[in-house]
Amino acid sequence: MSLISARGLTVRHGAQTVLQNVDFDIDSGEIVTIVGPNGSGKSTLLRALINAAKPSAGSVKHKHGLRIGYVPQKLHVDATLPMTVRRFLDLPRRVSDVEAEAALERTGVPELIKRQLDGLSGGQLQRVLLARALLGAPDILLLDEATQGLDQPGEAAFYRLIEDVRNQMGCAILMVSHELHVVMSASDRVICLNGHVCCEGTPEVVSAAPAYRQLFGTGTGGALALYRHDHDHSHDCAHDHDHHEGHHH
Ligand SMILES: Nc1ncnc2c1ncn2[C@@H]1O[C@H](COP(=O)(O)OP(=O)(O)OP(=O)(O)O)[C@@H](O)[C@H]1O
Repeated sequence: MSLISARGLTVRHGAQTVLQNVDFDIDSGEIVTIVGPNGSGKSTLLRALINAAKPSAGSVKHKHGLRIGYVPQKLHVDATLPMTVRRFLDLPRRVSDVEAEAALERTGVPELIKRQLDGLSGGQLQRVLLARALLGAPDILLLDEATQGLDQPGEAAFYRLIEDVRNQMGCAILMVSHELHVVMSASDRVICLNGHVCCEGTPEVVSAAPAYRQLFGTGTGGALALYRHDHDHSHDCAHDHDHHEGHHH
């Protein structure tokens, strides 16, 4: 069965229906990206899928024993509580030095182990957060706008890292991205959310496009594609689940 499966998922906040009748499945090893405008319910969907937001209707099912790794959008580090990267990796569960080192190695930042958390750059912190999420050997990794605040090369490098992690560890990956123009071509599916599933499909690989080459070079093996989706349309694509053409630039 799917790792996570939702049927008819509806979430209301007071009078506002934030999510309406959403069906969702993700399988082992799949990479799925959720895109959509502000307030379209992306974070709410993620929270509902990990049982952190209560559905008003519909259901969410997890495969038995599912292990979830979560990379938050950002971490609010209390500056009055100094904490090294090594100690942070012990939260919420103590890990051995070997495990801690291996996790940082995997996310490409082994040299940060003794550093203070609040002295890290945005990109370094994301890699530390990812390392921590990987410690529990998750079946699925959820990332909520994990590249916010990174510059474009930093963002591209982070997405390539995510793809490596999937290839090495075999975990499924579910990402929320606010960056409509950049999603992974390695995504098996892109889900476009606007309160409901507006449309979903495979992003086109544009590794041959000049803009792509200029931004990411030719050595990334198609790790990134430029993908743009207009939200100006009426929702006539609601029944067109193969709509994934977008506009390349
Ligand atoms: N706990 C809550 N109480 C009341 N309203 C909420 C709550 N959580 C979310 N909402 C509302 O639900 C809607 C969807 O919010 P959500 O954070 O899921 O959107 P999003 O697509 O992740 O947005 P963004 O791109 O801005 O992060 C918004 O209108 C938000 O104000």
